[in-house]
Amino acid sequence: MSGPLLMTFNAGSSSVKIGLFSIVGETLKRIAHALIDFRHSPLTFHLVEGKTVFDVELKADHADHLTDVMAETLDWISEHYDLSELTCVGHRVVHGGDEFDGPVLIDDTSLTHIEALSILAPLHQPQALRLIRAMRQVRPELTQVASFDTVFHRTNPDLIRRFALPRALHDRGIKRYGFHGLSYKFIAAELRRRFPEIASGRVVAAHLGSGASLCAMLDGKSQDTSMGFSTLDGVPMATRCGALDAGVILHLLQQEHRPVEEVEDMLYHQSGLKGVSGGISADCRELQASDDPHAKEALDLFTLRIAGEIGRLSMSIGGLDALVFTAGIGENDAAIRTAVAGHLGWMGLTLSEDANQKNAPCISTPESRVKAFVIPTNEERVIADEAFAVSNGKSGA
Ligand SMILES: Nc1ncnc2c1ncn2[C@@H]1O[C@H](COP(=O)(O)OP(=O)(O)O)[C@@H](O)[C@H]1O
Ligand SMILES: CC(=O)OP(=O)(O)O
Ligand SMILES: [Mg+2]
Repeated sequence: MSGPLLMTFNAGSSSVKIGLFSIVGETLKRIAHALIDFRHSPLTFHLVEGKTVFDVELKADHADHLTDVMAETLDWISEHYDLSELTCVGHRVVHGGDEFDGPVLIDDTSLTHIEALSILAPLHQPQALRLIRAMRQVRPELTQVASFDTVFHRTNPDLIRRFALPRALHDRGIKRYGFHGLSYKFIAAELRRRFPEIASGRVVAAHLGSGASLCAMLDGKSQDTSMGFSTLDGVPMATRCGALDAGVILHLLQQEHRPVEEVEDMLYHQSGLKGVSGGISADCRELQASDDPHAKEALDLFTLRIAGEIGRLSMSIGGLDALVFTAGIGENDAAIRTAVAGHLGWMGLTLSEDANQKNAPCISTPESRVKAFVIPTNEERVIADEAFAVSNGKSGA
């Protein structure tokens, strides 16, 4: 394969997703995508190119050795593709704070700002920064662009972004930002393309992956979202707790005298599906296969809290016309969708079980007042499009 190439990196909490695109005139064609899942040992670079799948075992064995992981990965890619043709790299950067209202070219100044926001997304931002720096070291001449999760939610009203805390905190940035914005941007565009009459209405999108959040949109613009200041907020996740009474944290610190690091690890890594199931698994599929009642309780709490959040978000946009499921769980797990919808019959949502089992694009019955859809997300496509636009001097918004 020859011709100019563009590469994307999506550093999530538990994985790095890589996209490889060929630039054909003004369009980008995805030629391969890959995943390195840090929860699996040995670390494997899993690459899909059309119908061909490669699984390459890596020598580097830990997410902390990200530069080694990247060096090995790039070595392997360069044996199959001409990386001298690589002209641009796009990165998902989770936190753009108040500074960034669109994708930006990475230079010393923007890198300093991105770095300063690291403390607000400790699970994600440092990974993206390490990838950016590793790439700068290997290929200093390459154009690199950052695409931010937070940007899509900048249309949220100020009241939605505010905590009921003293005003001074809000003024110094302690407010709700929201995440998974690249995914929601893709979903909004897909709705506009495939279901325009739905796209212009009141929509809640549920991005349910190992990180999970929901977003309320009006005419494709974010009005409210379940994640707030950090990626801990909102619904329970694979290993994160979701929204929590702040008094619990004070209790753990003051009454139980737990070290802050231990509390942090508990909230980010030992809670959610993993915590409630008593450590059985952080993965819905394994919990569904278990006959332990704690596994069922974890799934029941997950779906109850998702449905509750759909209720709250619907209020924010004055009702609900359509619900969209996306990301690893949302796209593939019919049982989770059934359980969520089971709490929402009162809103006028009824699923067609047949369509639901098939992960069909529309999974509500024809009579259902609220429509329900399954739309696969594609954050890599958004990162690629934004990187291409910015590298060509356009805004990329
Ligand atoms: N077929 C499936 N059924 C249920 N859950 C799935 C399925 N495939 C993937 N998942 C879940 O989706 C998660 C990954 O989703 P993804 O959107 O890639 O999330 P992230 O970007 O946070 O890693 C996995 O951890 C797994 O729990
Ligand atoms: C924001 C967030 O939680 O991202 P991910 O789901 O990729 O971990
Ligand atoms: Mg993700």
